[in-house]
Amino acid sequence: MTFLHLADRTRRALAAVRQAAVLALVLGAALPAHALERVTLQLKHLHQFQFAGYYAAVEKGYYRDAGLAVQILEGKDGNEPERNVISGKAQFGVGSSSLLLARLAGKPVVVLGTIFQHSPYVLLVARRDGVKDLRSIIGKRVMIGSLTDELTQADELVAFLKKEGIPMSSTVRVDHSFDPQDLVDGKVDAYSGYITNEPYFLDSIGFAYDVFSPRAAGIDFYGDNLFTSESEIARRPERVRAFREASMRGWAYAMNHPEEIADLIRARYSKRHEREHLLYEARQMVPLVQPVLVELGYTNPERWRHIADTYASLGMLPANASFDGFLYRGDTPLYRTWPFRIAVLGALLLIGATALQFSRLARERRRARETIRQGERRFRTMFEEAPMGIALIDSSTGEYKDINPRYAQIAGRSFDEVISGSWTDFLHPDDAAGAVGLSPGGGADAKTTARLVHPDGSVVWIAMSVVAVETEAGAHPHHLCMIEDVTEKKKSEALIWQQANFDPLTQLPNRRMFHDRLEVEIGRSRREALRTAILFIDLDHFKEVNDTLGHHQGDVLLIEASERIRACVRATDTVARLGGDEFTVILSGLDSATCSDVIAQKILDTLQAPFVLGQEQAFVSASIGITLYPDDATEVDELLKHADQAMYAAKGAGRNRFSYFTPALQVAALNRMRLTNDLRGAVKGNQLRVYFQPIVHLRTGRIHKAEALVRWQHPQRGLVSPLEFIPLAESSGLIVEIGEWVFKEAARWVRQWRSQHHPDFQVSVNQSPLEFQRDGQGYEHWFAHLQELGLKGSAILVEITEGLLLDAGSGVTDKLLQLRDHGIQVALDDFGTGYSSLSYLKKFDIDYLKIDRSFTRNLAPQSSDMALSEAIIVMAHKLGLKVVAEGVETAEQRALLLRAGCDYGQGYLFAPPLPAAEFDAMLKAQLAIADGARR
Ligand SMILES: Nc1nc2c(ncn2[C@@H]2O[C@@H]3COP(=O)(O)O[C@H]4[C@@H](O)[C@H](n5cnc6c(=O)[nH]c(N)nc65)O[C@@H]4COP(=O)(O)O[C@H]3[C@H]2O)c(=O)[nH]1
Repeated sequence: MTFLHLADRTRRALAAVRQAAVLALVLGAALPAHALERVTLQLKHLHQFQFAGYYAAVEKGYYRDAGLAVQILEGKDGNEPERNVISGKAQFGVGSSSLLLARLAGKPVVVLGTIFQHSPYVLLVARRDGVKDLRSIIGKRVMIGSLTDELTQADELVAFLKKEGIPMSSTVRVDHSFDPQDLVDGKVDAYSGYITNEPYFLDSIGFAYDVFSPRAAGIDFYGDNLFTSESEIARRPERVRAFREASMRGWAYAMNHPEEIADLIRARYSKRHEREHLLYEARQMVPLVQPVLVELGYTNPERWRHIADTYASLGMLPANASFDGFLYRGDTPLYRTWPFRIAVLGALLLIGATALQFSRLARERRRARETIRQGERRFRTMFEEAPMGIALIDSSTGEYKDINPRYAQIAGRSFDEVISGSWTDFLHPDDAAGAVGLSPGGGADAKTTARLVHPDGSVVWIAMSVVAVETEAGAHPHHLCMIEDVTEKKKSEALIWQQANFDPLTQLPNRRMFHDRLEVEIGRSRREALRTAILFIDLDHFKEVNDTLGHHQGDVLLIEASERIRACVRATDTVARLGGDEFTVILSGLDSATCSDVIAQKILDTLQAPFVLGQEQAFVSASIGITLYPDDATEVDELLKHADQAMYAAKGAGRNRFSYFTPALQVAALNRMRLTNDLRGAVKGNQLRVYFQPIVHLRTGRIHKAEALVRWQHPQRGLVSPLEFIPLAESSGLIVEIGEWVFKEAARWVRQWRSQHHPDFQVSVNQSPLEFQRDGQGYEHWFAHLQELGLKGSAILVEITEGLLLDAGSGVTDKLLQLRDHGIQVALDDFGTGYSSLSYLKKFDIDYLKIDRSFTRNLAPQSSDMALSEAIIVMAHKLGLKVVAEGVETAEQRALLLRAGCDYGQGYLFAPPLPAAEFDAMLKAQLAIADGARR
């Protein structure tokens, strides 16, 4: 059945219910309370719970509400109701299933409704010998119904016994006394009674009996029925209906309130039965009336057919007797019929369920709408507050449909300015085409970076992503464009890239970029069978400029030099700065090697020109090493190594020149490498020696000091100069180990000379910047070692170079202070070759100043070097420093220095660096001479 059909039927049923309600109201209004109609209900027995519903209808005013004043009459015998109703003495009566017999006997009784769905009628048999056997009544006295009206008063049990094969004639019938005491007293052996009634008494006295119900034999009669006469229905159909309805209401109430009705019976009708007896009856009635399962008053024609058939089987009725009109329904409106009610109930339930469903759906719809509204609000807020710019764009026209504030902000325009334009209007012209390709269908990646141009012309980098938006069928397609300002990110990325690939000072490609470009160029040259030249440029004397004029001017020089080099090459060539004063040039696509000569010479010439650094002019030159791809090597690293070797060759050849890589250079480099390897074993292999060169007190000629100078006794090469191996030791890190060994040797010897020669004897040791600045270690172990030897710090003097002080960080300062605190003096070596700042001398608390031998060499009366030396000596003395002149080779030099006030002299004039034993001998000889002189 479709829902529409059902709904239609339900509508019609409801209309009928409505009509009935209206009718009842009309009737109610038409019959005022004081005009109640008197009607009589004839019961079939004495007052008891068996008739509870009628008492309840009276008491609860249901009859009154129906316009009726009901008189309830007790019955003396079972036929009284039938008689009185037919005669008109009573309008309504209560009768058993035998009403059907009466009807078929031509009596116009009509059943209005069934109260007892099952008959309470049973046969109670006194249990004499403990055996439950219905057949035990044969030949016994039995009290079953009326002897005179067996058919109507004993029908059900008679049928039962007949069915059980016990004809009534096999028993001794005794007229019914309706007093169960007779059973107890043995006056009878069997007693027909109600299961709802007599057992209460029998049980209460403990009488043993058996109950035999006709239902056990399939005889299931109705119990009590409310009935009336045909004439009553014909004359007063409304009264009948009203009475019936009020009665059933009364029954519904009574079955729900048994205690109240029991009390009512005793109060108003009869005290014949105890309250408990009435309640017992009420309880026993429940399974028979079935008030929960069956609507009160419901009567089923099929059941009556079953009763009729049972009677027919007993010969009480003809078979298939028709009982038309016996059941009240002719004027019963359709809506009052039980099946219809079920249908209505079903329909109502369906309507209710449907209504509930609709209300649930409505609620869900409301909730969904609210959720959508909330969602929309939330999304609106997210849209408005989003940290990224969002725009909704009509994909076919490119028009903005909506933008959020951040979008306008990133675009650098007002909302109106943006919204009135097309979405590509503010894009950089170079990026607009790419952005269009992003729109749905454009086929491009949905993400890109692009530039937006602000009204002032400034450019903002944006990360843009575009997604298609679902639109209704037929509507224009739309897309969402989301943008983020990534200008800062772009800048920092560019900066990072710049820093990673370019030299921050000169903006030239750095080592990394140089490598990349060289790889590319080599690849190209390989493909095109061309040459690539690599020029390795090192500025000569740059260190001096840096030391003398300071780092800032050094930087200026480097920038200027880079520009000059760049000017010498094509735009397609690469000029890079590898660090310090080292530059490289890649000359790509050369058809002959010769043109690299030209360019190298050009670079030399341009760098030779003076550099103007503030008020000063600086002159530097360059040493250039050249290597060629593929002539010298094919790999990047090899080429670079060769260029470096060639550059060293140029430097070694006197600087300010270029040199091509040759295999001989490679041999020299190989030698250096081997020598470094040999040096590693030199310390442990006991190949190092310390030589001592005396430092002579110029005025007295006495030797109170010496400089420790290391030598390497190479097993094959013989004695190797420190000038050759110290740079290798420095670059390999071996210098630290060597320095430590020299210090210990110096300490060992100074201890001896202090005890044997002079208690203030002092030995100076060289500390290269690498040794002095080594991380994580100070000179504590020196102090400890001196202490172990019983030496004071003053036994040792440390020689450092001026360059160390130029860059002096806190580490250098701390170490100098540490040395001073332990009495170790410090000399500044090679003074005059660098910046020669006297202010450093004061600042760093230097004790000695060693004038470089390049000054000493040129000393002559009236010479500028003489004047300079004199000035240095005077100023040093003023600052409390003593002066040592290095490289004193002639007596004249010694005389000049003495005259200039120089304190000490060191040089071949006095002695070259000597093996310790020889130096020791020299000291002893000096001591002997002195002793001789004293004597
Ligand atoms: N032409 C000439 N030269 C003279 C004269 N008197 C001394 N010399 C040389 O001048 C150098 C003085 O040492 P330096 O300037 O400290 O220069 C030293 C020093 O810087 C370094 N050196 C030597 N030994 C050590 C060491 O143990 N550690 C460190 N770090 N460097 C050392 O090696 C450099 C060279 O040392 P040496 O070859 O021994 O060269 C020595 C010495 O032999 C002279 O009258 N005329």
